[in-house]
Amino acid sequence: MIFGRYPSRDKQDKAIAVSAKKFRSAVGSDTSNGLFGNMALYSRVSGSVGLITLQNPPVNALSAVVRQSLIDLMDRALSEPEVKSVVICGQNGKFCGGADIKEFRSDMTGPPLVPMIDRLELSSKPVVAAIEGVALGGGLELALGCHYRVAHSKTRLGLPEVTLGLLPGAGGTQRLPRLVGIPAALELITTGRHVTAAEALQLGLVDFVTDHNTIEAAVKLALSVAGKSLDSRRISTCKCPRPPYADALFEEAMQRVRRSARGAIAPVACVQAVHAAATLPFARGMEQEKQLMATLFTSGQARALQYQFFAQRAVSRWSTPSGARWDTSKPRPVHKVAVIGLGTMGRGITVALAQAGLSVVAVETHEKQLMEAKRVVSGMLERGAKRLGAPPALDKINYSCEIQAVADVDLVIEAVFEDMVVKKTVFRQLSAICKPGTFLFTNTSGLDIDELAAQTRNPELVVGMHFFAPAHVMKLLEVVYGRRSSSQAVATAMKIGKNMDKISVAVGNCSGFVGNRMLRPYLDQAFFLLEEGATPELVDQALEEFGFAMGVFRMSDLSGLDIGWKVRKAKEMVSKTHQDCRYSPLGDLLCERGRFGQKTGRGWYQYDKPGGRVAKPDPWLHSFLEKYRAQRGFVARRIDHQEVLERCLYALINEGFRILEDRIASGPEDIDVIYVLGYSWPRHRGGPMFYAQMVGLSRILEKLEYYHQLHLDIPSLQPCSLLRKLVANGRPPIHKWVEVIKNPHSHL
Ligand SMILES: CCCCCCCC(=O)CC(=O)SCCNC(=O)CCNC(=O)[C@H](O)C(C)(C)COP(=O)(O)OP(=O)(O)OC[C@H]1O[C@@H](n2cnc3c(N)ncnc32)[C@H](O)[C@@H]1OP(=O)(O)O
Ligand SMILES: NC(=O)C1=CN([C@@H]2O[C@H](COP(=O)(O)OP(=O)(O)OC[C@H]3O[C@@H](n4cnc5c(N)ncnc54)[C@H](O)[C@@H]3O)[C@@H](O)[C@H]2O)C=CC1
Repeated sequence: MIFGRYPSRDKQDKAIAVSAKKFRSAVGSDTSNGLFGNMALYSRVSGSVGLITLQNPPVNALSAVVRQSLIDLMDRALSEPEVKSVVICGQNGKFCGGADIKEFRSDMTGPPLVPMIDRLELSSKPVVAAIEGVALGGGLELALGCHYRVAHSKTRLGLPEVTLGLLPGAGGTQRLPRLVGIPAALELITTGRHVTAAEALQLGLVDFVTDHNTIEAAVKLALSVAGKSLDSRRISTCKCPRPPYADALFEEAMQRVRRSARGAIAPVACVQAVHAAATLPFARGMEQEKQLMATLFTSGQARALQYQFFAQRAVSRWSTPSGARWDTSKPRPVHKVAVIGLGTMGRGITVALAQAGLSVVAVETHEKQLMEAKRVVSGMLERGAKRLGAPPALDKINYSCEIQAVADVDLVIEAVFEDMVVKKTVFRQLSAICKPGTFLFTNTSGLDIDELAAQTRNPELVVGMHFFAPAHVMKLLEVVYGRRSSSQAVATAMKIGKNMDKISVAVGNCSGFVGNRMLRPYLDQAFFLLEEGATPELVDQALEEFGFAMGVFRMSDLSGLDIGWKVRKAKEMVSKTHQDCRYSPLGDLLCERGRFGQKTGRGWYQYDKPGGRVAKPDPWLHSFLEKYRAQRGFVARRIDHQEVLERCLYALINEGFRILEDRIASGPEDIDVIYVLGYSWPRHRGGPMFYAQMVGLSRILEKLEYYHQLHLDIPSLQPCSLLRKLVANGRPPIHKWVEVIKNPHSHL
C-alpha cells in the first residue's frame, strides 16, 4: 500500500451524529412501500465493518434503485451497534460510473443524490470508499462524500459531466476544490479528464493506493479509523484553499474555456461553479451549483451531448441491409497485418496497429520511401510511448519493398494512391500472393469497394477500412461493406478497429461512403456562396461561430486544395461542361495558379510563407473573385451568416437523409458519430441529423424548398423524399426515423 498525503483541513466542523432514522428522513426516502429492488448488497466483515456493494452492471451507475438501496443499507449500518465503520465498493471491480445517464431523459424519480451524499458525509461512523476500476461523475462525488478513499492502482477517476453538457451537480464542484485546490479542480472539472490512481494520490484526491485487494485494504483502514474523530474528514466543512492569484486564475480559465468551448455552455458554467466554491461558504456554493446545473440539465446542448454519448456506443451494434449483425457475426482472430503504401495514411495506420500489439509488415515501392517511412513511423511510436510511459513498439514492424513479404499475413490494409488503376493492380497482386482466407481491406476515401473486390479471387474478404488523418490519432473508422463482403470480414474490421481504440461505424458502399459523400454538397454550397458575393472570411466566420473548429476554406487550405482537384480531374469534373447542374470551378482555378493552401503559402487565404499556419485575408483573392463574378455574370449580393449556415448545413443534412434512405447508414446515429468524430462537427450540437431534429424537420424542408426554387440547377438542394416522408409522418423523434425508413407507409 502506498500512503498518500492527507489534505490539510480546518478543524471547525461540527460533527453531527446521524441516526439511521435521521439519515432516512433527511433524504426523504421511504422503502416501506417495497417499490425498490435491491441493487446494493450488505454484509458484515471483520466483525465490525459494514460492507455495502453497489450492484448495477455494467458500471454500477447510481440509478434511482441504487440510490435507494444505498440509503437503506447506510441506515442499516448506522443502526447496528456492532458496526463501527462502513466500506462502500462496487461489484465486478468497478466502483461507480456515475449517475445513470439514461434516467436524465425522463422525469427523475427516487431519492436525489445531493442530500444522500451530504448525509453520508455527516454519518457518525467512518465511511471508506473502496475504489476499483472507475469512479466517475456522481461515482466520484459519492466517494468525496466518504471520509476516506482507497483506490486500486489501475483505477481511473474523474468528473466528466462537462462532456455530457452538465457540471458535477452532486457537490463535485464544491468538494473537489476544497480537497485538491482550485487550479487542479478547475482543470479536471472543465475538461472532464480522467486521472490515474497515481495522479489522484498526488493531488490528494485519494488517501491510499494499493496494487492488491482494494476492499481488503479499505476494510483494514475502516477498522483502524473506527471511533476516531471525523472532524477533519468531512470535505464540506473545509475551507477552500484560495491562492493569492485566484482572480487571475479564474479570469484565465474563463478565457480558455470560452476559446476552446466553441459555443458549449457547460465549461463556462463549470468555471462559475468552482468560482462559487472559492468565494462562498459550502451551503451557498451548493445553491450556486444547483442553479447552474438546473440551466444545463434542460439545455439542448446537454441533450445533444448525451445523445452523442449513447450514439458512440450504439454504433458498435452494427447491422447491414442483408441481415448481417454484430451479435451473430464472429470476427476471425488476426495476429499479423500488412500495410501497403506508407504515405500520410499508411504511416499512421502502421503506428495504430503496432500500438494495438499487432505484428505489422509495412510495404513501400522503393527503398528511399521505405526508409523515410521507417524514420517517421519510429519517431511517432517513440513520441507516443513517451507520452504513455511505455516502451515503443518498434519491434512489431517489419519493413519491406517486396509485396511478397505479405504472403503469410492474416489481413492487409491497402493505403496506396487514390487511383483506381493503381489500387486494382495492387488487389490483383494481393489476391495472388496472400495465403487463402487473408482479408483484403482498403483505406480508399471513396472509391468503389465492389470494383476492387472484383479483382480478387475471394471478394467476400474485401472491406473498406476508411481511416481519418492522422490515422493513429483520429478516433473514427468507417468500415465499408461491399455487395459481397462477408459478415465475418465486417466483424473482423470492426474488431480490429476496437483493438486500435477506434470507434468504428459500419456503412454501405457508395461514392464517398457517408462522410465524404455528405461533404460534397457542403463544399459546393461554400463555393457557390463565393460566386454570389461572399468571401472565404465570411463563410468561415459563420461556420466557426456555429462551432466548427475551422471553417471550410481554412480547412481546405490546411488539407491542401490539390487533393480535391486530383479527385475532380480523375472524375473528369474539371474538363466536363456542366450544363444542367451548377459546378463551380473556383477551386480548380486556384490550383491552376499553384495556390494549394498552406503548403504553398497561398490558397483561399495568404500565409507569411509556404507551410505558414496563420491565415490572413488575401486582397488578391478578393479581386480575383470580383473579376470572376464579372466574367461569369454573377452580381455580388449581401450574404449573411444565416444564409451561409442554411445553405451549407442543410445541403449536407439533406444528403444525410438520402444516405439513410439508400440504407448506406443504418441509422442517424451512425451519421452523427461520423460527423462529430471525423469532420469536427461541434459535439454539443449532437451531429447533423440530431441538429436537424433540433432545428425542426419542417423548417429544414421549407428552407431547402426555398433555396432549391432559387437554384434549380443545384440538385443537392432538392429536398430528399425521406425528409418529406418524415414531415408527412408528423416529424417523429430521431430514434423513430428508422421505422419510417424501413416502412415508408408507417404512421408510427
Ligand atoms: C438536476 C439533476 C441532478 C442530477 C445530479 C447528477 C450529478 C452528476 O454528477 C451527474 C453524473 O454523474 S453524469 C455521469 C458521469 N459519468 C460518466 O460520464 C461516465 C460515463 N461512462 C463512461 O465513461 C464509460 O462508460 C466507462 C468508463 C464507465 C466504462 O467504459 P467501457 O468502455 O468499459 O464501457 P461502455 O461501453 O462505455 O459502457 C458500457 C455500458 O454502460 C453504459 N453506461 C456507461 N456509463 C453509464 C452511466 N453513467 N449511466 C448509464 N449508462 C452508462 C453504456 O451506455 C454502455 O451501455 P450501452 O450503451 O447499452 O452499450
Ligand atoms: N490523406 C488523407 O487525409 C486520407 C487519405 N485516404 C486514402 O488513403 C490512401 C492513401 O492516401 P495518402 O496516404 O494520403 O497518400 P500518399 O500519396 O501520401 O501515400 C501513398 C503511398 O503509397 C505508395 N505506393 C503507391 N503504390 C504502391 C504500391 N503499389 N505498393 C506499395 N506502395 C505504394 C506511395 O509510394 C506513397 O508513399 C488513398 O486511398 C487516400 O484516398 C483516406 C483518408 C484520409
